[in-house]
Amino acid sequence: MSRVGKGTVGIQQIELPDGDETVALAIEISHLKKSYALKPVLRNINLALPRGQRMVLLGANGAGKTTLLRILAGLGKAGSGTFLIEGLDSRYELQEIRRRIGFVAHQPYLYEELTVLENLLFFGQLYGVKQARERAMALLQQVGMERRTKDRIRSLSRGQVQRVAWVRALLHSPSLLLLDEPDTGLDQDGNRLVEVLLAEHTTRGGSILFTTHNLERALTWSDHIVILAGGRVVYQHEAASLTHEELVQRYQEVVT
Ligand SMILES: Nc1ncnc2c1ncn2[C@@H]1O[C@H](COP(=O)(O)OP(=O)(O)OP(=O)(O)O)[C@@H](O)[C@H]1O
Repeated sequence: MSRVGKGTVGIQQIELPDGDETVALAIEISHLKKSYALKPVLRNINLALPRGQRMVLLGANGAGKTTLLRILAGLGKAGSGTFLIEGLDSRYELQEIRRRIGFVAHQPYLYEELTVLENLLFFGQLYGVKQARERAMALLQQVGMERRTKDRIRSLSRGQVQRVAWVRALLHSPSLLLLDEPDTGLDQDGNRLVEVLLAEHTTRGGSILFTTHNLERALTWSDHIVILAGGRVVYQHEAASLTHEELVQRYQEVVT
């Protein structure tokens, strides 16, 4: 896709939702726990992500990364503990929290039988997006999918669906992006595109929590590295002061 970095006209001007500027943290998680049946999956998670910054969650399969993202997105319930999103308490303000979040997950959350544009207009209406068609078209152009507006989701490749899922997640101008393996299923251009989208989001003051299994991308795409193992935070470090070799070594030490 040669369109990376182009087609952003009309997107940059969209303001993020007003927030209380005095709230310094995008995410504040305190003593969060979650079990499935009797099996603990998240054990006493405490994490803070400053606004405007990016944090990556690393960890082996089953470490609890997706479970944590789903809880933060309001799609799953914590067993105990609390979290605040931009100062909003999840126990009382989940609706407003959902409005501020854009979630790119393993599932695209798109209707297979609807076309690309029908899906986006539906979500635009759901979120009360103004000029949803124009915004959807500008975003589709940015991800290189503007020629596929009339195609049904079921006729697209996995990587193309992922690109439309990105548009769905960005449509309502969320201030916090939660991205579960946003690099999975994308080709090299797709990953360059993700890099551009991440940079644009934080340039506008937005914050990002994402997961990946690629340690190199973890380092270059984030400000804060967090490793989960067995549902616990076992390692935290600033990305800027870590080399790739050091991260590989730390990862092997704490995960294996
Ligand atoms: N709906 C569910 N019911 C029962 N157990 C679940 C459910 N969802 C997740 N789990 C379990 O919770 C644990 C954590 O899963 P999770 O998907 O959060 O891991 P992950 O770190 O995202 O893994 P991956 O890297 O494979 O995506 C796993 O042991 C998984 O089997």
